Amino acid sequence: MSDAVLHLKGLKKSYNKGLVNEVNVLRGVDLTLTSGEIVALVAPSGAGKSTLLHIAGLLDVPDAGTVEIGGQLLSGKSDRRRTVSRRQDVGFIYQFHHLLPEFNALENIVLPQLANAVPRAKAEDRANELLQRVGIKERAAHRPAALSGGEQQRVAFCRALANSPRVLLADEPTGNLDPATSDQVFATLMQLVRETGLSALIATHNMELAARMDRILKLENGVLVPG
Ligand SMILES: Nc1ncnc2c1ncn2[C@@H]1O[C@H](COP(=O)(O)OP(=O)(O)OP(=O)(O)O)[C@@H](O)[C@H]1O
Repeated sequence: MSDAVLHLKGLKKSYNKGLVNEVNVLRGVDLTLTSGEIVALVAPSGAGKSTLLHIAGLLDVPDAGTVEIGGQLLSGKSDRRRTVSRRQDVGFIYQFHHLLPEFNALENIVLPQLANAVPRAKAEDRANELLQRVGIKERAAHRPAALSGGEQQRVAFCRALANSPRVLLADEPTGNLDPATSDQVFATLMQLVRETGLSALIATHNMELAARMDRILKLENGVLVPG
């Protein structure tokens, strides 16, 4: 498909291979994420959601199958090549913000850009613009500990999008928030993703949130099925 941004084909992954406790987590996962598409990934705990997100985001390698981002075949490439691609093309959001505690909100969004050789002034402009878009520009100089849970996640969204990735991968991005905050913060995330035209795969247990995405895929018995 010509506008495929993320293309996963025949992904397989097992742990403890050859041992009595071998577990075949992915048994042939196929997924094509097209430009601007937002897909919900729904999976019971332990079904392999993190394993799938880590392989799709080039943090882990499959036992079999391929990962293409933007038409580039990246599975099987060197660690260095995959790291470069991950930094440029993939944004991650986790359930817990994982912001660096000793840096303020702005710096947490600037740092991944410096790692990509973006000049500091440009990186700061981008960070301020993103903070403005998620509605917390006035919190730029606050460290994570001085932010609310919802604000921390908004900063984490900005950090994930700082390098204008092609693909956003999120693992329960509002799972750590109370229902009302989760709802607001999720709306902010959806708006941000839509405005940037990103393609996103967002894991959630929350079927109400899943229903707000373009389509739902369930990870069942190691394969993806329409939800
Ligand atoms: N490094 C590993 N070694 C052995 N088994 C593993 C390893 N990583 C994951 N597993 C097992 O693989 C299965 C899938 O794990 P994974 O973390 O992908 O699930 P998950 O769907 O993300 O779960 P949760 O929603 O609870 O985080 C689980 O049974 C887990 O115990």
